Amino acid sequence: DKEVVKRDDVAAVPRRWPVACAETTSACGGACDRVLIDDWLGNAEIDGLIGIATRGMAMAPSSEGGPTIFDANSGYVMAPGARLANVYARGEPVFSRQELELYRGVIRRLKHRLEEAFPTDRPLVFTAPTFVARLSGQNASWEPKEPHDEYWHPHVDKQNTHHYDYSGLLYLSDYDKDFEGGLFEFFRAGTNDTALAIQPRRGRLLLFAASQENRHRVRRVTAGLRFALSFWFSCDPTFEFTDFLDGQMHVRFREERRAMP
Ligand SMILES: O=C(O)CCC(=O)C(=O)O
Ligand SMILES: [Fe+2]
Repeated sequence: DKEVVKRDDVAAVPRRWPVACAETTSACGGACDRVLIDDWLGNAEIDGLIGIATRGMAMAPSSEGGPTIFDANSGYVMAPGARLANVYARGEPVFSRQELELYRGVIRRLKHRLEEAFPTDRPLVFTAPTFVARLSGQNASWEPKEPHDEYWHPHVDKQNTHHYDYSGLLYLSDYDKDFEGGLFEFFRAGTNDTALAIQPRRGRLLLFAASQENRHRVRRVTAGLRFALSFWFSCDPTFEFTDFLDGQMHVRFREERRAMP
């Protein structure tokens, strides 16, 4: 039978679902469990992150609906029906020092929290991309035109991106309040039966091994807006992502573009 963690089912201590690693999974020598932590981030910081994402996304507006992804570090905004845009292309800073400090601070604390939940043999590095995803159900007639836009299919994070070892999701919106649909589900190994479903809640943090044990999906959002911060860790140091967020991203973007053939 499946277990459902409801939006308002808040636990004072982290919840942990043990999952045995498959023989072929390394998980950096750590566990393949699922961990859920409530009230990990407060309202002011959540609003700050949504503000950063919303401003970035507004620089590549799409009238269509569906998923919009914004990576504050690289500046890229991806949305169906919109050209790939970069918020730093104007050559001007987009975020204030306080905003960058907020984002950077959250990212650093996320790493510490994951390391605490998943002790590993090899050190973990933060890896790219990391982004805020906004799933919109506001345009009911929107249908995906590219496979990439169909965000609700079951998947294994590590199968899409090989160097991912751990996955994390920080929910910034409330299920059945800010949006409808958008339930997160883990499947029972080798089946399409849901083992564990999680209703997103503001400040709720979900951490799990990125490998096959944790095949999952998010259900289609049918109304409102659903925001989540997504991030991944690797124990392959060659994929380390140095989080710049130093206020000079627009300068680097310009220099990189100039260097292009
Ligand atoms: O937003 C979610 O709940 C899940 C997103 C996801 O599975 C992913 O980005 O790989
Ligand atoms: Fe995923």
